[in-house]
Amino acid sequence: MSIQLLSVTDFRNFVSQQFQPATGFNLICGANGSGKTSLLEAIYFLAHGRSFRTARLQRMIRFEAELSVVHAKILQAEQLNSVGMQRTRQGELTLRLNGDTAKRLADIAHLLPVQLITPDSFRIFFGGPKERRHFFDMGLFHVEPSFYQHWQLFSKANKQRNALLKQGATAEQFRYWDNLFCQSAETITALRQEYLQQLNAEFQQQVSDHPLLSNVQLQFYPGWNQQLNLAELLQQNRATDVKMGFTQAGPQKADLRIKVEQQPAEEVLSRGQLKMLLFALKIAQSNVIGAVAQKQPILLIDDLASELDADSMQQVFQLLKTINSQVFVTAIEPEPVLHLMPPATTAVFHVEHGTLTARTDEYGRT
Ligand SMILES: Nc1ncnc2c1ncn2[C@@H]1O[C@H](COP(=O)(O)OP(=O)(O)OP(=O)(O)O)[C@@H](O)[C@H]1O
Repeated sequence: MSIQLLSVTDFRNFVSQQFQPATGFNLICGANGSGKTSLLEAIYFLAHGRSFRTARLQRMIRFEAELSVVHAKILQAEQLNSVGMQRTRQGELTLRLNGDTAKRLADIAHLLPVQLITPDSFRIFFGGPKERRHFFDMGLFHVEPSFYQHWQLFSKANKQRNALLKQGATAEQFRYWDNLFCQSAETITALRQEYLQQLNAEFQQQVSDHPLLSNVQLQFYPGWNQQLNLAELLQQNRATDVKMGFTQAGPQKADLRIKVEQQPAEEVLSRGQLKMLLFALKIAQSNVIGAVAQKQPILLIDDLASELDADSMQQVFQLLKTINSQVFVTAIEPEPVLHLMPPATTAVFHVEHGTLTARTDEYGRT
């Protein structure tokens, strides 16, 4: 899948910009503060209705403007879809899909899978289980359409149960929500376990030749000890759950543990090695989504060169060349990224003060 045409209006320092990316690699170059990250943010906003930089979406709206609009034409399986996202200063979000107003963010997110790699993506290693669950479940969201409904059902049960914990409810009052909690927990966990196998198989293939990363193990912790019956565990834990004000066991506590020789990867690998691992994980997930859901996610890579030496850069491009994704890469200078990019379907753009221009490089690529 690919973005054929992108238009960005009043988004960060972009006033009004329209451009046609290449279906393969797009290198976005420019000085600090020129608008490179903002361009990736605009694509991410279009796919998710939110930003990866701020929880306050009004920050994305250009200072002098009242609303931001991002619009794209997306080619998927020979079908051209028109997708739009608008956000006003008052907080109103409007989604457009093929000329109509769309209601659910999930409809657009399904249509436009996006995989993001920024310097903040290291949170997958150094952040808590929530960061890893977010990464993991994003893949599952795309490969298993029923996951989203099961997750919504589970979240409702979890929320209701937590409310009961705070009210000091009776065992009878817990019964209904505990049942729903356990039923959806089992379904979610079965889906996650199945997805882990798919992700792991693809990941191991990606890293099999890499001297260090071939030792990396992906382990899934479902959120409770599966030797124990979850319904019984909820009952046993109720008194401590009440004290803590939330449910301690269940899929809301699941984790994807990333280990090297049984130790957490972030305690063993260097920053450069972790970045390679990050690429391998994201590319493996993209490939699983591409193979199972028949839609290859778009890759947004901010500041690709940071923390990578020449060798690692080359290895990253070996990985990137194996995938069939449209890729947007930002860098301050075209080199050292440019000479590693595959010549076919490559475009180079220069950003200056929120204005994008296509440029021809020394290889004659535009
Ligand atoms: N709401 C806004 N309205 C107008 N300009 C903004 C807004 N928010 C941020 N900016 C400005 O937009 C510019 C682009 O920022 P961006 O983070 O995209 O730059 P960048 O090219 O990625 O820089 P770097 O290489 O330093 O990461 C910055 O100069 C920033 O100050």
